[in-house]
Amino acid sequence: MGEEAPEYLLNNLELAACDSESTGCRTATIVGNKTYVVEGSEDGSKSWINVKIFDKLTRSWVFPTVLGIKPVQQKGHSALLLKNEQLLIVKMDSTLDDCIWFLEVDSPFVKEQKEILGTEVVAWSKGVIGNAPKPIVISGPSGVGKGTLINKLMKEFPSRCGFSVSHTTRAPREKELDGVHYHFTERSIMEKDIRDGKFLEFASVHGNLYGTSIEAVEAVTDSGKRCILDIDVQGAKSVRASSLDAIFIFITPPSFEELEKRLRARGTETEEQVQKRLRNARAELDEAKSPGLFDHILVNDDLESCYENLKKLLASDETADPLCQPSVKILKAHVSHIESKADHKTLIHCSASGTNAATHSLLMLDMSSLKGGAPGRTRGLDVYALESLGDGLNGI
Ligand SMILES: Nc1nc2c(ncn2[C@@H]2O[C@H](COP(=O)(O)OP(=O)(O)O)[C@@H](O)[C@H]2O)c(=O)[nH]1
Ligand SMILES: Nc1ncnc2c1ncn2[C@@H]1O[C@H](COP(=O)(O)OP(=O)(O)O)[C@@H](O)[C@H]1O
Repeated sequence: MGEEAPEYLLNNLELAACDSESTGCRTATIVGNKTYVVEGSEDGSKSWINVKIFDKLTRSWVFPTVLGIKPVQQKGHSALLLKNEQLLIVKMDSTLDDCIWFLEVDSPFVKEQKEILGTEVVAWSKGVIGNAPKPIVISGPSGVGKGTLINKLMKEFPSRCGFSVSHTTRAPREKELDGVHYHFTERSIMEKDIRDGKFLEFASVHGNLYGTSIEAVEAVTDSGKRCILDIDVQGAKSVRASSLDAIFIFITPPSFEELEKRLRARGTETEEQVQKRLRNARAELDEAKSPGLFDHILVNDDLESCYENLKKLLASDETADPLCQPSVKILKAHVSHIESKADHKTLIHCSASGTNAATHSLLMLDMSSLKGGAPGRTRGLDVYALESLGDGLNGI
């Protein structure tokens, strides 16, 4: 289980049945009755790492549904099976921020997607060094003041908070900008992107489609900022069920009358839309009471005191998850071999050049604190240098 398929086996695997040309290094990893072949292939001007599966029982190739953002192929890669659930893929000749990837082949997320889609499924998740602070999911009925509170946060902490820009099929309001407030999109395009697994969650709200793309969240968290999501209660439920480890906050109005007053005073909706939003608000206020859904409920009566309470909640989590730096800085790694050791340690044999001009020949990946995973990034990786061919690594 888990060993690389010998070359003779690969040659006999009816490789001819596959029409993709291999441009880079190819690995084959056996998981049960399936051999996962991971290889580079041209797709327009770019070269991606693609996946196909040889099914030993039917002796045929299966081209799985591939979820997540695919890695760009460099000069090849090495693969290692972890817990029969995922392949650790270390790309050659890559910078550290793009070198470590996970291909989930039988993780809980992939199992669930296989059931939903009724096909063979694999899912990519990029490995990220360290931890960004937990994302914040903010929900609440239309007109309660979510946007106002989030705007205040973004203004006061532009370098620490980033907004997850959702996609929606609703028309832009007068002052809304495409790509800033929302990605305004056509329903057919959004539906296709949902089918292609590009969304962390989506929901039909007040008659329009809204959704958070995986890319929207990752763009913010990769920059080390805390990601703020403004999504409805159905979306919050989906995120709760996903691998995204977030803090869930529900904003509630001091009274229903006040909510109605704010919604009308905003003047962005027609009377019919206001009525629809008010009807939905009652259901949302009820649903927010579902046990285990929201971590905190904040009443937005006086704006300034609600904002202060929101900041206190965020500050209380900040020390729990500081942004950690890797133990080594690597500019490029040329991987020759990876192997698993006890205690969640993985050794990467490589030549790697670092910022201090030293050359590391053996790196160790500590994966004991991995978090997340498909459909998002895999966070919490740490990398140590074990051996040095140059100088500058004393004390590691
Ligand atoms: N599930 C989900 N809901 C979203 C998303 N983006 C916005 N929403 C929710 O959609 C609802 C309507 O948003 P919008 O049209 O901007 O109106 P507003 O809430 O009255 O400002 C709000 O409850 C938002 O929280 C998203 O990506 N996913
Ligand atoms: N605490 C508050 N007191 C009075 N008005 C508020 C308060 N918070 C927000 N508002 C106003 O209520 C309206 C709706 O707020 P908004 O942030 O657009 O809500 P949401 O994003 O939840 O739909 C806006 O006109 C905003 O200025």
